[in-house]
Amino acid sequence: MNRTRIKICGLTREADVDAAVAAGADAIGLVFYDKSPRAVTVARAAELARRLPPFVTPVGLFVNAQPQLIQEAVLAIPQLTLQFHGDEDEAACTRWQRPYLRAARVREGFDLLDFAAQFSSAQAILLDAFVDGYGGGGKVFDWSLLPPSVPSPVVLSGGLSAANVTDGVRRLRPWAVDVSSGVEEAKGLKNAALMQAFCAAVRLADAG
Ligand SMILES: O=C(O)c1ccccc1N[C@@H]1O[C@H](COP(=O)(O)O)[C@@H](O)[C@H]1O
Repeated sequence: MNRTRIKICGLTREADVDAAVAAGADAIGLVFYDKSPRAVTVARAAELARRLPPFVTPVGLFVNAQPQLIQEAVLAIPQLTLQFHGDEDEAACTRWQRPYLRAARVREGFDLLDFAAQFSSAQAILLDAFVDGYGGGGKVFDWSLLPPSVPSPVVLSGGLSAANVTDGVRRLRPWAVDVSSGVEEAKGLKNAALMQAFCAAVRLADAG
């Protein structure tokens, strides 16, 4: 059975980290983008990351960040994987010598194969909907814009929730899924029951 990895993004509270881990998250996202309602400081992110058990990965999300901020984050959180969600080129992504995800903002005309070729050093391409403000908008993109067989590995995101993730995983068979808005009770505040339901819906797709 394929086991789709699960990332839950935009955590700001200890209780949400614990609940995400209990629900079965493989990774948690820490947003270092000061225009986001989910933004955390490096010090706060390091506190949250210290709660993680082995084999659950903290992922730092950056949008056109100053190098100084990324430097501080990778120093403070040794196991941090990076997620670039802005207009960063490949050189900006690779200079930290850390595993990274490169987000693509999908809309009409998007060419996944071309994008993946530009970021061949990425661990995975993360597919999000094109929204004003770069991401985390809870918007689903048109999955039919993707090629019938997506090159592995991709992370499916953009407006996912327990209501649609089973269908998304069955249709696209991504390596992983990433959710933020769909498991929140308010911006930046996750809900334990919604995270449980989301993870269960992913496992339902994995089962058949
Ligand atoms: O979470 C944010 O505030 C955010 C800000 C800027 C760029 C990306 C952001 N989040 C990422 O957006 C996608 C989709 O999120 P959603 O489930 O549609 O809310 C996800 O990868 C988040 O990590």
